Amino acid sequence: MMVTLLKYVLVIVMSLILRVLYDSICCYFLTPRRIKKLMERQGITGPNPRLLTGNIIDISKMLSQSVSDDCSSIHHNIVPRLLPHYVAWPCRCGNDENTLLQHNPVTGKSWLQQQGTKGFIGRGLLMANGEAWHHQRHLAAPAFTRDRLKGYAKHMVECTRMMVDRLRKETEKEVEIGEELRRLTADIISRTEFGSSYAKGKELFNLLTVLQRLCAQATRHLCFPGSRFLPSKYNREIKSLKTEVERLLMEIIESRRDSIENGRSSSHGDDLLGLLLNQMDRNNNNNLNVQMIMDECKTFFFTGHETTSLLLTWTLMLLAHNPTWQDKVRHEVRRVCGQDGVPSVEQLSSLTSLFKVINESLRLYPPATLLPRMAFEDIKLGDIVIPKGLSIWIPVLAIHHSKELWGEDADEFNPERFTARSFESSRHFMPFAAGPRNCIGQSFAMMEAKIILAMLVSKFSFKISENYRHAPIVVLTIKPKYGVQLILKPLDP
Ligand code: HEM
Repeated sequence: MMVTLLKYVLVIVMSLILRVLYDSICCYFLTPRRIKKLMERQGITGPNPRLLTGNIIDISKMLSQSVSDDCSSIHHNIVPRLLPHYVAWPCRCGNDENTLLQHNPVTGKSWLQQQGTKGFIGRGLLMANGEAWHHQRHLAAPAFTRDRLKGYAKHMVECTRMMVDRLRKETEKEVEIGEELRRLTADIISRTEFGSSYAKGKELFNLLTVLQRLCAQATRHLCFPGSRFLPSKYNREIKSLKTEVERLLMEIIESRRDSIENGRSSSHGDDLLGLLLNQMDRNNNNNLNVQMIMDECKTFFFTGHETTSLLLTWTLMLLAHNPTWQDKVRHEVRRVCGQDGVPSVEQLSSLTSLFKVINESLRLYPPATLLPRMAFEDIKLGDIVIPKGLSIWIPVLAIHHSKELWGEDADEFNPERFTARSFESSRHFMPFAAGPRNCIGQSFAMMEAKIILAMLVSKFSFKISENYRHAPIVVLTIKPKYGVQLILKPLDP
């Protein structure tokens, strides 16, 4: 009996190992080879890939060389620095990136990408595909309606006011504004997501930040099917942080449920978490389970604060470096919102110079430099067939800096270019991606950016500190390697 059982277990283990081996061979060898041949037949060639790692090692080498020094001055010609492989291996890609982004659901996130982020955002909206994505997007959409956004504005103003008051006490001292803004946007998303459970939300987000940093190192750890189950130090660290994050989330969810059961409250609340829990109740727990809610909360934190803080950081750097535009925006904010500089939601659309500056900042320093898309079926793009299984990285940064698309001054800071933008060039402006899978938080982010910048610009004049070193790098998003040091001078009143 025992021997039969052992044989049985052995057969299962062996078939599992064979399955993993087969999947790994397909993933790292057979599929890339097949795709390379298909692309070569269409005249699209590239450097020879290495076994298992493809061109990743060559790209890493080029990158570590190109970012090893700081930029010689504050300039925005950053494509050779951040996408050296794109410059070294120019390809015939055409101008169909936007069209590719419209191809949903036949494109989506690849298995490798999902593996890399699973530890910290699980199966949330950002990484979902197909029907699951469609369902999650539908559930999350009510959180971003115009009326909801109006409700979030008060959190944005409140949190910014606290930061402004604190900074006004540090008269003319050097401030690393990137870190200040990271904390501010994390504060804002904690309040909009978790409202009443804000303190626990903050604790949670500190853990998520560490988890995210750890997962960003995933490219240094070769992934193969089943590799996340290996008891390596890296995997163990991720697992223990993930367990702690989910324990805290569960506590918040349970306490809301208790409030309803004890009759202390009639709904789960009107913050993001409350909205998702109310949806779950309406759906009788069928379609939206607790794990999915937890994954969604983690996704919104990840997608909702770092990108916005980077947009703000680069915009302040650009305004500090271009005092004429700084004055212009300050003048506009005071004219539209009064001396206090706190905009109402209704006033935001009148801040047109500020809007142009934000767009120009998103063009020059798009937080998401590359948009990855995997073809789940053969797709025809113009005269090129994108074969099933091909993973395409849409080089947003390179498109935003293309002289062909934006003119000879493509690497210059010129917000005026957004005054009369033609339809053709707007197709190539994609800081929030495009098509059905664009950024669901785009209006949230733009509202937040306008409120924070309007309040900062009206309360301080600022210039770049001599200690600032211009050295953009990409770690998932475009970051200033040593932060952005500004000298803030409080303005009256
Ligand atoms: C300046 C700020 C922001 C930028 C530049 C930005 C950019 C993007 C981009 C490029 C994508 C597409 C990613 C891809 O498909 O690979 C995306 C997706 C997403 N963003 Fe944002 N984002 C910003 C702010 C926000 C905020 C504030 C939130 C939420 C509060 C948010 C939530 C999301 C979510 C959930 C997705 C996934 C959407 C889907 O796949 O259906 N983002 N964002």
